Amino acid sequence: MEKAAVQADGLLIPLIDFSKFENGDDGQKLETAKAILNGFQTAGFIYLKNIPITAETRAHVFGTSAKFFRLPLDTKLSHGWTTPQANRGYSAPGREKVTQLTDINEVEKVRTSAPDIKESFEIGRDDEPGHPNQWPAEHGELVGFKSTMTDFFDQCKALHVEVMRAIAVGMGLAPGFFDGFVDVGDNTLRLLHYPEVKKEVFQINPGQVRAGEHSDYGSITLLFQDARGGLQVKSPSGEFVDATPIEGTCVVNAGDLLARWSNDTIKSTIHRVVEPPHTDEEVHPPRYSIAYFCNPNFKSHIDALPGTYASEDEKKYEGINSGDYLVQRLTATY
Ligand SMILES: O=C(O)CCC(=O)C(=O)O
Ligand SMILES: [Fe+2]
Repeated sequence: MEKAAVQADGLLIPLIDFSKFENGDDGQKLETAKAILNGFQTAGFIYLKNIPITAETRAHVFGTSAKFFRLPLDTKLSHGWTTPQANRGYSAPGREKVTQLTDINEVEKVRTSAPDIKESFEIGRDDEPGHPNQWPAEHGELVGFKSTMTDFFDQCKALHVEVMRAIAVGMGLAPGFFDGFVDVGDNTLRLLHYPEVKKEVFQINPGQVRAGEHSDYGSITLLFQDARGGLQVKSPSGEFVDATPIEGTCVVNAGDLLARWSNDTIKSTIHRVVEPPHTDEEVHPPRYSIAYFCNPNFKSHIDALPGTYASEDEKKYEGINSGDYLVQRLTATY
């Protein structure tokens, strides 16, 4: 077993070398698959290193994301997120409210509402009928935006398939068990920007966060974070524990639909993004992250996985259509 990426308050998030699953001998493959499954069953989170997505690709995508967020607000708003069914485009919740704490009434409002200090841009599969992506016009800094993002989307899609293969092997299922459930790529690439923020914002309102606590909805999420920190994962006893960035790794967490699919043998764990740990400055610098939300094909029927129940009455949930489930969850959020 390798060292833990995070270990505190009963939460152990393993750091796993994914190349041993991809390129190792049979023994290494099996051992790695079991470690991955065990991480999802106990913490709901793992860190993967040596994934096929290179550091260069990652740096390029982060740079391109930052260029998007530098566009004028009006331009970004013209690509606004519309409906749960489309789930594509730009969201700027609460940004103005939290950066202009001028009068006492404003402060009071923020105290009670404290919206997340973040903006995001969602990109879906580029060939989903009826739901085009909201690509920004490509001039100036934005030349190449679409190809950068679709390339990255496809690489993440392939990694989803591979991680699901590891889960299948860990569960003693055929390695390709999930292939036909995840081959369409009904996934969402979310670029995230947490703007720079004065420390006092967090002092004025102790409830202020960059992203409120939540679980993710789908199968797994591939989370790429920069070096700033602030991501926290809820431990079994209910404390939030720092999921400190480790260079070159990808944080992977299980979502609610995978938990349901596994008859709750896999955990979808609550997490959030808060004020980053100690800096000497008055202002916290911006934080960028990229979440790739993986889902089973929207047309898939999700029913308790073989081996997760002994008899029908041990199934905790009804079978459900993946797309319906996800739209239901998104409808409740936005
Ligand atoms: O920005 C992060 O590190 C986490 C984002 C997240 O959890 C989400 O968007 O679901
Ligand atoms: Fe999340």
